[in-house]
Amino acid sequence: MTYKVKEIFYTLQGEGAHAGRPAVFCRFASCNLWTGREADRARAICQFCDTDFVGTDGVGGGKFSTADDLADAILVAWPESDRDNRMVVFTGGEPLLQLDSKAVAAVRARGFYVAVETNGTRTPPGGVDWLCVSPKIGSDLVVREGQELKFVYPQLGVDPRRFESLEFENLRVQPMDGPKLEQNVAAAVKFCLDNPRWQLSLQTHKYLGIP
Ligand SMILES: C[S@@+](CC[C@H](N)C(=O)[O-])C[C@H]1O[C@@H](n2cnc3c(N)ncnc32)[C@H](O)[C@@H]1O
Ligand SMILES: Nc1nc2[nH]cc(C(=O)O)c2c(=O)[nH]1
Ligand code: SF4
Ligand SMILES: [Mg+2]
Repeated sequence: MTYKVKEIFYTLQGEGAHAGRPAVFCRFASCNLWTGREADRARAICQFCDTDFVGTDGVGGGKFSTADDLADAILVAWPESDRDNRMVVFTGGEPLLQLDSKAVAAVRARGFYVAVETNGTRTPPGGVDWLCVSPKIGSDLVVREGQELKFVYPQLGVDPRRFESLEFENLRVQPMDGPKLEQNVAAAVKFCLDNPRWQLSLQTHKYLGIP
């Protein structure tokens, strides 16, 4: 298995329940809901993506031919030798097109708490500590349990409460970034105030100007 990785970088988790926590981000190349090319955006299933996940040319990116090679590259990005507090976030692109149990085991063996950001269309391998699922309307959601459900809001008029019957420990709405951000933030705030099971997730890294 060769893992194709766009970039590996160290920053604060910007979103969701772990916002503010230092973590190494491993961004896998490719997604099943968009090619990543602007020319294809309008006919993609997921049209609002804020991320460049094409290729392997980013900081720390590349092709890793074994799980140990990938895990070593993630470990190199961690700033200290102390094993405490290590956290990796596998994202993308869609990480579950590539992340397998060998890669999860390899980072766990290096002391990492393992988080995943996924669109929920593929079944995750075992050993993931924090599974954050962000459903995309128009795709088939197969992951129906996890630690966090983070719904980008609004999406095609769909009521996020449709996900309340699934087995997620935390429910979040995250305003859709783009030309209507301000309006979307206001709508997400109102949604949380009206539905107290739901909390607001902001993309704090964008406000802070960090990766
Ligand atoms: C780039 S995606 C990669 C992981 C995975 N493919 C997914 O969609 O969950 C990382 C996170 O950013 C969110 N996201 C992407 N574009 C966004 C936007 N324009 N506004 C707010 N959140 C966005 C996604 O829903 C997901 O929670
Ligand atoms: N700081 C920071 N936090 C994030 N949380 C999820 C991200 C992602 O792109 O998956 C992300 C990201 O790109 N940067
Ligand atoms: S599913 Fe995730 S990576 Fe794929 S296009 Fe949508 S937000 Fe981007
Ligand atoms: Mg991001």
